[in-house]
Amino acid sequence: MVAQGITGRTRPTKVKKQAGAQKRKRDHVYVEQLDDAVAELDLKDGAYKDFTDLPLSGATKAGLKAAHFSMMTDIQAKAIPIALKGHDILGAAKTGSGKTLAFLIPVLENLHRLQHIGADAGLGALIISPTRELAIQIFDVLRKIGKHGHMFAAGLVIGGKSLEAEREALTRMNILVATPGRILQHLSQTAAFNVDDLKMLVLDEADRILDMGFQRDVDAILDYLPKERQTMLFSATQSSKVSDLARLSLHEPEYVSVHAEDKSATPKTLQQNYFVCPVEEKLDTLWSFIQASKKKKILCFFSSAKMVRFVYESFRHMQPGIPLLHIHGRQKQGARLDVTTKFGAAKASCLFATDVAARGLDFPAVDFVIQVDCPEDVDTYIHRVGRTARYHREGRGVLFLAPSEEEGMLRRFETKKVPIESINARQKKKQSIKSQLVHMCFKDPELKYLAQKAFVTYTKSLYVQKDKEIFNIKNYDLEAFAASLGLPGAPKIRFLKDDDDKKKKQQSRQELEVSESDEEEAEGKQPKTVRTKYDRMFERQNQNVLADHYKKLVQDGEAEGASDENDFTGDAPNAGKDDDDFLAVKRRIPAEGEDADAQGAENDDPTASKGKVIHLAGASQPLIIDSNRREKLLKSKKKLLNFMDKGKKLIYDDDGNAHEMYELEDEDDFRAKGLPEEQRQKFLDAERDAVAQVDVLDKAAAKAKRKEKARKRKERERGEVGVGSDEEGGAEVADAYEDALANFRADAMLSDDDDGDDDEQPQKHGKKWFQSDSEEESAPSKKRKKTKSIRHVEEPQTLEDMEALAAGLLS
Ligand SMILES: Nc1ncnc2c1ncn2[C@@H]1O[C@H](COP(=O)(O)OP(=O)(O)OP(=O)(O)O)[C@@H](O)[C@H]1O
Repeated sequence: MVAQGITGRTRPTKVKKQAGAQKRKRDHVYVEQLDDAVAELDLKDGAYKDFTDLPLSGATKAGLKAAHFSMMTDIQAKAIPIALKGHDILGAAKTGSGKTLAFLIPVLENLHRLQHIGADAGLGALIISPTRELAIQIFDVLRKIGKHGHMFAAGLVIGGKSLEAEREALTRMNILVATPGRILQHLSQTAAFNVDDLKMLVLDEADRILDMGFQRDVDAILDYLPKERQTMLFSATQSSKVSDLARLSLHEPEYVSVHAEDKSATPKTLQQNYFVCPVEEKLDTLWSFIQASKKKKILCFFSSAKMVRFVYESFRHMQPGIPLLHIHGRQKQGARLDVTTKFGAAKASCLFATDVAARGLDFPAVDFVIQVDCPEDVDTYIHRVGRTARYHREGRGVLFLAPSEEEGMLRRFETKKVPIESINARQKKKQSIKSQLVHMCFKDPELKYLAQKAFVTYTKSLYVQKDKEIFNIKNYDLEAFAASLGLPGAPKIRFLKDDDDKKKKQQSRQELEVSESDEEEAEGKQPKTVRTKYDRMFERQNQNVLADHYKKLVQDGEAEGASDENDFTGDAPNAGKDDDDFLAVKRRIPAEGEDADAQGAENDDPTASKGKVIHLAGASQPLIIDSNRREKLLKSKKKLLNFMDKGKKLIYDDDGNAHEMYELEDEDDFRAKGLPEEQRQKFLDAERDAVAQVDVLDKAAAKAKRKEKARKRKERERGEVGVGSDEEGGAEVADAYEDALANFRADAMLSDDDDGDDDEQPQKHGKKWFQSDSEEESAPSKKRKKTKSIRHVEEPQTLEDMEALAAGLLS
């Protein structure tokens, strides 16, 4: 947790005490005056324009002045006076319109007027943000405007550090900025963390926090908080449902929606375009776009972390001439923070991101937001595109739409007042990177694996989209998409296969029903579906089972009144006649306590039956079918394997006789050889000697090879060796290979005392094009040193590095 006293001045103790008492008196008078002024606030629209027009504490005014905030934005002018008066607020305003200050100023001021200060006061305000990055940003703004005279202790609780370390500081905090998961963890586990006196709760990006993903956390958090409090919700897209508001116990909330009457839901300074692009052409288009915008600051959104990583790794390898960065939720916190800082400070850079960067983040001067994968809905689109054109600045958004997504998305944009126009790409400038990607995937299995993952996650993201009118997986050419990632074919996708299987099953069931009912009308008509031998077999058996079962029910019912037991365990005499099948019904289940084998003779006795017993080829035990569920089991080959014997590994002696791999020695023979511990020791000594002998030989061989090689090198140097024939060359290669092997072996066995020369060490690891994120973060510096020679593996560390790298690549 980052904790901070917002101010801290030191004076000698005695003077300090007196000054403190005087100050408290002054503050008291001052706070009363502020209270009066707040009570007098005019809530009419446009009553106040400047921060100095509001009854704010000197500390807040000083903070705003130092940060160069003077004129209020619309949402600030409207929301701050209402919030100062203590009302609950539902605030909605366009992206980049200054919502952060709209809730931070009331937080500081209201707690100040309540004199909710110091460790004893406990937590006064809790600000919840959906992402860590946004929480950090809010905390930064709070610090910026709060450090000029306020005495609050403020902290940031976003995880990534030990709970223990946060615990103690947490209990002294007056204001906390937190992510839902982490604060809930403290609420439930940190006993001394007292929130009983909480005065204010703020949910930034409220629509996200209240949606399904955070629902459980937020509900649990609310359970800990006092009901009597001021609650404020802010978002760029107001979509909170009534039920959400009930959960939050809002008290007569004021709806502050400053841009509701505007023609557009997005900033006026934002130019928005879409580009119709089949999925298989997306990467070509993106690459071409980046090539034409090397001096710009670009933020590209994708639907999954795997897509982000694949595009980042592959584009990086192709050296685009602009520093590339990537961010997604699977990175460690440190890496994410590093990326946001670098991108924030960069003049020209391209950041590939998932929606983790879609909300609230305030990167200065982003030129382009490219939405490469279509957002799930218009709200997500608005949040993403809102990373540019912030606070009256200009910016451009480009959305890639697959042809099948165009119509539906445009309709939704119209409803939500998003002005967006179509554009075309300049075909002349378009470059194809397909063959490069194919080549790279071929050369590097890791990249290929990433491409496969990217393909699967993208496909899955389409498949799970809620808006099926826009996203129908059948409308995408997945084979072509896979090829565009450099893959030789579309990877098999389990969920699609499962879906097909389900459909097939449903279809077969329906057809079965149809064929059953049709039978009476048109006998002999065969169903048209493609069926396997096993499908046919099981259906036939099932029909028999059902038919016989039914027959027996009727017989039993007629004969003795069908008992429950017979209903579910009875079997028919002819049920096991189908001997051609590999699953053949041989006997009925034995009665309790009876030997199954002994029942064989009673095979045909219907009254002895309790179920159906089948013998599987390869299984030592008979399988008892006494329920429908078990019967279904038989349809799964995988599950059937559970009933099969595992098999034994056999070895053959010189006479061709099979033996089990491990056979137990005769016990008497074993005992005759001595005590077990002595035998074990003897065995270990013998093995150790054998290894030592081989070791000596290996070392000698390695040394001889090295000598031989050194001799050849010297000969070459002296020019005594002429141009070798192919054969000689081949021999040298073989030598080198042997040499490497010898060294490798010696390496493995000798470890520390290896005296081989380093420059002849074989390279154990193949050339790596990239490292995974975890590797990047956890690799010790020693490792880094080793890979230093592979220039393109290294991440630029600072903006200067990135610019230098970009310049290098450009030249
Ligand atoms: N009164 C102001 N004067 C000048 N700049 C301001 C003012 N208020 C906010 N800003 C600046 O505007 C930018 C956007 O502000 P902020 O991040 O609060 O927007 P937001 O409405 O929360 O956006 P989003 O919906 O994307 O989260 C910031 O860079 C901030 O410093």
